[in-house]
Amino acid sequence: MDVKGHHQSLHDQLVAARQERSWQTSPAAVVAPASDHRADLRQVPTTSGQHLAAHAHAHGGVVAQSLVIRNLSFHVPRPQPKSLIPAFLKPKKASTADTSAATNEPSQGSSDQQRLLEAPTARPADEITILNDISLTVKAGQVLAILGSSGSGKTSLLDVLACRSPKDGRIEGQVLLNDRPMTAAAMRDVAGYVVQDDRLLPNLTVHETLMYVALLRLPPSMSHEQRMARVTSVIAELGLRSVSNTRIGGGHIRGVSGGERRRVSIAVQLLTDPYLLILDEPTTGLDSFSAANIVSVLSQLAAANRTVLFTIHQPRSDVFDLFDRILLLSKGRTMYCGPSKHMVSWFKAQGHECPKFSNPCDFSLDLATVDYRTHDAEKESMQRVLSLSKAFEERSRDFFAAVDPNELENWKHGARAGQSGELNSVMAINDGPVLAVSKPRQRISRARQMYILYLRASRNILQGTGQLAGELVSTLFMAFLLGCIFYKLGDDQISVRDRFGLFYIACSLFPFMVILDTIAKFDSERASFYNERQDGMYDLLPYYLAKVLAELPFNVFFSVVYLIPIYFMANLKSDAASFFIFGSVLFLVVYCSRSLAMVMAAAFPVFQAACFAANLVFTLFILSSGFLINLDTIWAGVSWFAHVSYIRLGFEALSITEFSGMNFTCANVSTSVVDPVFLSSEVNLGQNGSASCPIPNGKAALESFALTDATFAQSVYALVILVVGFRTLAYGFLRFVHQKPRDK
Ligand SMILES: Nc1ncnc2c1ncn2[C@@H]1O[C@H](COP(=O)(O)OP(=O)(O)OP(=O)(O)O)[C@@H](O)[C@H]1O
Repeated sequence: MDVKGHHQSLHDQLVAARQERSWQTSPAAVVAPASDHRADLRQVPTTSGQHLAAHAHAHGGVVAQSLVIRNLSFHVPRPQPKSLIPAFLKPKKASTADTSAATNEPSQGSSDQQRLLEAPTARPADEITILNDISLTVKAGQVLAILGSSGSGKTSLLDVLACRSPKDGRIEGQVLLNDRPMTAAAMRDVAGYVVQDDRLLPNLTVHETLMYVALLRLPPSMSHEQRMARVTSVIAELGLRSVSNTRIGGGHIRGVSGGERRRVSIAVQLLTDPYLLILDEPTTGLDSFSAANIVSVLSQLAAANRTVLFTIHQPRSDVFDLFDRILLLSKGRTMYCGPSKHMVSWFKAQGHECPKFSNPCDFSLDLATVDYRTHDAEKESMQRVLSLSKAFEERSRDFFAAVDPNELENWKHGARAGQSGELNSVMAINDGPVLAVSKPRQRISRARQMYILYLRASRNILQGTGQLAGELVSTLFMAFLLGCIFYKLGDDQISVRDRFGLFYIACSLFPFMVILDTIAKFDSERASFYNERQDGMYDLLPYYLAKVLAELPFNVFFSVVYLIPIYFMANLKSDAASFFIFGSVLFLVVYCSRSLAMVMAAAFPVFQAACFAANLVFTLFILSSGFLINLDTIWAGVSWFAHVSYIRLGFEALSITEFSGMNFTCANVSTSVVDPVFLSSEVNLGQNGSASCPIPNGKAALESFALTDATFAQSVYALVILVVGFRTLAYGFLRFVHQKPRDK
């Protein structure tokens, strides 16, 4: 059978199965089907599997599972236009209660529109309403598709459901699971949220990605074999067997296809066997065949007694058949909410008949879209949207009573209940009692989290062969460049200056390069880090320590790669101790730079801002290194930077390591050796120095920079303290700065 044929037969089976399942729309309790895949999981207990069994037992083997949203509204602060005139200079306006409710109100509305837009209760003037009085019911085994044009509030609804809405937003209404108020913790335990963009580590294979998630998220009571069995079964469930050992890829890395990557994102959430699977635009960016395939997979997942909610843009008409229920949104308002099979007749009853051979989704989306192209079109389409939403509010009960008595029960249970007086209290979700909808998810210990995250981070780095090769080539290039420029330094007077120049540039060149590299790497991880933290997959401290530890061997390796060509080509001291000390100091300087970059990456979650801030600080460190400008003459405003300039500290420590115990011949005396820019203003020619031989030994060279052996220990201690300080600061920023990627 060809692929299309296979898809068609799968589709037919699913549609047939969906029709068989239509009994589940009844308000009666949903009984877990005998073929429920969770039966297999009884030997492989999962959080929800355990809960399901416990819940079923408590209810005489019957599992009632429903998600009900009642009169849900979501408001955010109205963005204030920035004004150049200070507030106290502006004339005071008379305070009037602004009762506008819609997010994108028409620029000029008729009085009728204004009346329709008015909220039932006056809202603060400085708020806009993103979701307006949404109610719905969806049960286990059902697929709810949330449709709507761009900006209609689909993602906002999912974010509110998943308790990921902006903190400054205000929520009204109720979300109930099994008739009990949901809380953020309960939602984390029972739901899986697949966000719009795939946030996976690109260098891991599909199997590895799922294996590490299984190790992190599945209960500690499960054995390793049980976890691996769960991974294998999820891979099979999502049809990922053939790409199990293929890298995820992304960016410049070739990996699995877009559709497969989406399925991996779904698989990640499926590992914990959630009751409720929430997906934001799982088909976006896919061709229509792959999109249909994903919806088929979701329909299959729902058939295994899960509740599946997802948003979707323009589904194909055959895909439409796979939806059990539809919520059609426009401007945050309900255009239609109910069984998909009644949507066309609902709109027909409102005077909008779907033309023959038209895709019902396209037709209904057209009805629900506000056309902003011209003023007249906007006015007309806004009027249509508002009257359809009002019609649904007022007439849907009678409509469902006539066409589907079962649906009327759903309607009573959730939809519009607040308005019919069947619901007495409207309660904010976040104020709801903390109620154990499921047993709290057992989490593995922090030490184990750290161990697993360390393994994962190491593997992700090791398998990024392209990035490693790139870093190796650029490091070697820089090292050989410096090695060639400072090739075979002698022991005459000129070589003193060359040595100082080498130590300064060695402390600046590679450390500058690693800043951008470190920020770029963390920026590419930020989305998956943010997402996994939102999922409660691990704590921050284990993640951070694991990242630092996993990167350390590579940081050491590249410092050695940088050191060796420079050291031997420049003909620095040949004893092993000097080589080791020189290498250690150079590593500390480079590591300080990486740590500074991590501070900036954590403090500024926008790549450009982090790079700018890091470059600015690095430039100040260079200027205050004591090499380019005399520290006694530098502007006092930035001179304090010299105390924390790791370039100065590294430059001093490297100079002391190399110059200690050295003697120089008196050949090649140059006035430039005592150039005041090069040496301190009070040039000290050393104990034995003279105009004809100003730097007879290393001690004299060091004295020209006011350096002594005691300075070495101080510099090294200061470098270590800076590393610890920067790393601690970076942790603090990761903890307290919202790491949400800008475009996600
Ligand atoms: N925090 C916020 N502050 C201000 N406006 C917001 C906020 N969140 C959402 N909105 C606005 O609410 C409306 C709905 O946004 P949402 O992202 O939910 O739409 P959507 O239906 O998912 O759109 P798309 O299909 O394009 O992703 C948009 O007009 C958006 O600009």
